[in-house]
Amino acid sequence: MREILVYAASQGGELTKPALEALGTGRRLAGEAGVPLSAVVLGADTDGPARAAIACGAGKVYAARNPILANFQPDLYLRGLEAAAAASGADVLLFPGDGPGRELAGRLAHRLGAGAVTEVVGYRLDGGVPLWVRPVYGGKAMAVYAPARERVVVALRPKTQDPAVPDPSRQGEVVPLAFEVSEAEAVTRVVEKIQEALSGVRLEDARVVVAGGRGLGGPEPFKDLEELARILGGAVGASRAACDAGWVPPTLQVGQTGAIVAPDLYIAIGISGASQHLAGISGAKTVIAINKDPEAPIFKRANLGIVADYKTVLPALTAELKKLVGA
Ligand SMILES: Cc1cc2nc3c(=O)[nH]c(=O)nc-3n(C[C@H](O)[C@H](O)[C@H](O)COP(=O)(O)OP(=O)(O)OC[C@H]3O[C@@H](n4cnc5c(N)ncnc54)[C@H](O)[C@@H]3O)c2cc1C
Repeated sequence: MREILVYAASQGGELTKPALEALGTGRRLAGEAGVPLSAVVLGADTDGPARAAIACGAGKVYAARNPILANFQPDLYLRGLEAAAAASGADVLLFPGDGPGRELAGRLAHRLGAGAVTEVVGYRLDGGVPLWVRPVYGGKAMAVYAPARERVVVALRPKTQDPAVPDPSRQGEVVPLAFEVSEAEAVTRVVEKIQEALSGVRLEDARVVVAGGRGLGGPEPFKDLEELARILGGAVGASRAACDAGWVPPTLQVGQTGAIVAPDLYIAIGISGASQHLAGISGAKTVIAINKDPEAPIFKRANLGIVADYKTVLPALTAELKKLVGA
């Protein structure tokens, strides 16, 4: 390995959480392997993100600054990333593995003729060469990927990496990138942006998640989950079955094809614990499951299991907690 380049994605002038995680991993790996760490920032104004990336340990930051990069547009962003990849010569390119990061990682790898590994949760060094670890078969097994090309683009699964701890006293160099990009290169265009209405805590950021599944039997009981979540200062989540049934919006889905959460407490109510659901809660510290089937797989993951009909447990639990917090 010669050099690591991290895509330091930003929003509103600040690095995103998944970008901080990518920088954290980049810094650790660079330190262990004794190679330089650099970063690339894109946008209409790159000063703030560039300073932040240096504070997070990047020795060099490639700044692709252009007014038409003000909003995320993958076709245009790729041009900036290509320019950074050419300028740096890095052979390991680390990406935050959120939606935009995953899309850019795959497309950039294709353009560079590099290997691509997504959903990476860890690495190990083998004679100075990083091998990438990612879950497969819905989290039932781990696969280790060795690079088969000179370069590899790696997207890290969010919430699985320790974020970089910024130190504003760190020094680094900002290298402005000269690159051509025009709106005409975009094969799609953003027609409208709709801000999702959000009351309370974001699911991905919540320290407590109260999640419901098909076992709830319909949309109505989710109101009771909302109340429990409110008392605990948390957010409501759901299994795919509950989302597919239209009981709650798909944005609440937790799992392999939904949100990846890492709360201190995850309460799974009427959720069987399919591997695809568990893939979304591997970072949860404590899991409490309420399920009437003692054989439900969720109990293998749960720290505390209550074998019962949720209809008897939930009102009692909510009432007790209300008393405790004085709600
Ligand atoms: C490619 C792929 C991706 C997927 N991605 C996801 C994903 O991201 N997230 C996800 O969740 N799933 C995902 N799935 C679906 C997954 O395989 C399961 O089908 C789904 O998680 C099941 O949801 P569930 O646990 O709510 O329902 P079920 O498996 O039907 O479980 C319902 C549970 O409720 C219990 N129950 C019933 N009545 C009560 C009661 N009164 N009180 C207490 N307990 C009760 C039952 O005992 C049962 O264990 C994916 C599947 C595939 C193939």
